[in-house]
Amino acid sequence: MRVDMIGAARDAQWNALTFLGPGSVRVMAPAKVNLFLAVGDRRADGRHDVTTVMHALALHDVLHVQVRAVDEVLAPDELPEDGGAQAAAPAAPDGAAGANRLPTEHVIVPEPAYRLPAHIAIGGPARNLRVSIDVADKGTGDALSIPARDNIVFKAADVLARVLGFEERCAIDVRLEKSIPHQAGLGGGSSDAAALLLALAKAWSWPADDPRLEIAATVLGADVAFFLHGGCALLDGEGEHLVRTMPPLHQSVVVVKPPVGVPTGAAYAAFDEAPVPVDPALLRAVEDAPDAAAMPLVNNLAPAAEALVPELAEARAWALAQPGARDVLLCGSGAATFAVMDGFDAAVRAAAEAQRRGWWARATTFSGVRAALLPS
Ligand SMILES: C[C@@](CO)(OP(=O)(O)O)[C@H](O)COP(=O)(O)OP(=O)(O)OC[C@H]1O[C@@H](n2ccc(N)nc2=O)[C@H](O)[C@@H]1O
Ligand SMILES: Nc1ncnc2c1ncn2[C@@H]1O[C@H](COP(=O)(O)OP(=O)(O)O)[C@@H](O)[C@H]1O
Repeated sequence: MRVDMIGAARDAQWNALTFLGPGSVRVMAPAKVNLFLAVGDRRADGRHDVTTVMHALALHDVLHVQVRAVDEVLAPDELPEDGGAQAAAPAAPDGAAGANRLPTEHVIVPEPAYRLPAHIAIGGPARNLRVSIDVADKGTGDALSIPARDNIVFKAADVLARVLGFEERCAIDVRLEKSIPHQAGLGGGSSDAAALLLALAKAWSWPADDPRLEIAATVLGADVAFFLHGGCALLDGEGEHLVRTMPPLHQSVVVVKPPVGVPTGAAYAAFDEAPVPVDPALLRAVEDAPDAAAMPLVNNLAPAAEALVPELAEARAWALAQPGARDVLLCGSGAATFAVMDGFDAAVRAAAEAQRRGWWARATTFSGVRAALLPS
């Protein structure tokens, strides 16, 4: 078994007491699967309309968040040497807020080159937020190792402060416990972002149903708004517009992921090379379906993702062959695959079998949860 020495050292340093007391919250960020994903033609702006039915899973990340008012966001030795004249624009990662999404009033101005370690980033409309992110890997098989400024959790703080016009100086410390693998199509980053929005709304005393949270979610990415509602929902637009919710399903699910990833942008680009139209009659049936119980499992992005990463077809065939597997589908743009199982025991057995193959795998269930504050 591979031992994650760096992770173990970080865990040993973690002081849970930091996240107790006033200004501290714990938030859960569930994963999702798309029961139905119909990607439309490429639009003039290069993006795609999407009709989808998303369903939350019990599988989730946990964020410990502490928010403190501070006198100064930066210590004197962290100030930029040139006072910020030499601005370096932060890169927008795949899956985080892309510049094309940002309404002009929220455009992120280039950041000066602060003398900061990678786990700290500065944001907010008046560069008034100091965000520190400590990522703890909880067995995802591929630890998320990105600087804080590329983490969508930081983007969520930055965008929410801009949308609210929040200019008070604040330090936001986040311990992000990742159980959801990234580049899996499970929406982990998007869910973390929704969870952080809720944590900040609580800390800044804004109601969790303030419409500006939804605006910030939509700015951050198409999947983020879903996690504010959770459960099971039909969405359209780019997948950010909630059409209606449906009662959650109660089945067991196994989710498996070979040690590969699919960048969402690459899956969409491959789709454009060989688009797979969805039958309009099927689309209408899904739009009219009273609940998700009889929803056909469809994902027209799957052939594109499988063309990019051949292991995905192998995972699909493997999952279908597992005892108790009813139906199998690629999660969003991949690289995870889920199977609806006949009971939790069958899901556990399939997960154990997948792990023996060296894949990440979890037995879980569909769930009615959403990104939500946990009791402290
Ligand atoms: C495929 C889905 C299905 O739920 O999720 P995941 O599988 O990634 O979780 C979503 O459509 C993921 O939407 P979202 O999370 O907003 O995608 P982003 O990371 O913003 O997009 C990355 C890139 O994919 C392409 N893209 C994305 C969404 C869309 N409706 N049309 C596109 O063409 C664009 O090239 C974009 O630059
Ligand atoms: N908090 C985060 N969790 C996971 N990925 C993140 C996060 N912040 C930024 N990212 C980046 O965003 C990308 C997409 O997020 P991810 O959770 O992998 O979505 P999905 O698997 O649904 O496509 C990741 O590959 C990673 O580079």
